[in-house]
Amino acid sequence: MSGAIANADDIPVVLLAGGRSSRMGANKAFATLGGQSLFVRIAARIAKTQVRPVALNADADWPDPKGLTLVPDGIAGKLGPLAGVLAAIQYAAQHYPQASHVATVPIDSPFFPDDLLVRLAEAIGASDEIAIAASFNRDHPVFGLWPVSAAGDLETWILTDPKRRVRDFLARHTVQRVEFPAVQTPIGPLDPFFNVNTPDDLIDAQNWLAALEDMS
Ligand SMILES: Nc1nc2c(ncn2[C@@H]2O[C@H](COP(=O)(O)OP(=O)(O)OP(=O)(O)O)[C@@H](O)[C@H]2O)c(=O)[nH]1
Ligand SMILES: [Mg+2]
Repeated sequence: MSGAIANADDIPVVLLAGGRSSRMGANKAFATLGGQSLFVRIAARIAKTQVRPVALNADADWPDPKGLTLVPDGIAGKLGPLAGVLAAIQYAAQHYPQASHVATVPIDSPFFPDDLLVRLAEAIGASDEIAIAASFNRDHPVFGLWPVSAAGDLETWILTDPKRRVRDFLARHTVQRVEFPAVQTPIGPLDPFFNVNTPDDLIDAQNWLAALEDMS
């Protein structure tokens, strides 16, 4: 690997589940896909393909974090995904002092690529750079590698920026965008970052899962 991260296996991974699931109407982490909750499915997918997730960013009353350390937002008010990223960075800074970066993976995207972390890590050229995933030319910043050194800037920005648009925060930093290809399936090209936001998305996810299983 040529970049600043020697080994992607050393990156702590934090699952993001601190949102409101307002479009789903119930906590989508517990929505069932192929007989598994999205939460369990995504934790298992990371463990199979890369490293084990170490922490779960979610509300403090989460019923069963399945062995992961529960890391609630440090800033109250559900101020958006970057509040979860900040919690992930602060957790990594405290518990993984050797790590320059922490990875975040949302619990609502069941088909993310096997080589996600390796490719994000390869893209990092310096310890203060951010890497985010993209597909179909769209950014998916919740799939990111975040420099621990950005904690202070991120906290100040969350507390002071009136709009808190993720792209505005990214514009303050050097960001490597890593484009991932569509997955070809019998029912068409699947966006690897397809995410489940609504009950209809869950039905679509079941169809994509069936198509992927047909191929294997
Ligand atoms: N910690 C934290 N995570 C968040 C917050 N808002 C969204 N997220 C996470 O960011 C990711 C993408 O967010 P969305 O897909 O919009 O999920 P959501 O906010 O739960 O769903 P909606 O309420 O329907 O928008 C998910 O993993 C969420 O758990 C927040 O305020 N705090
Ligand atoms: Mg989503």
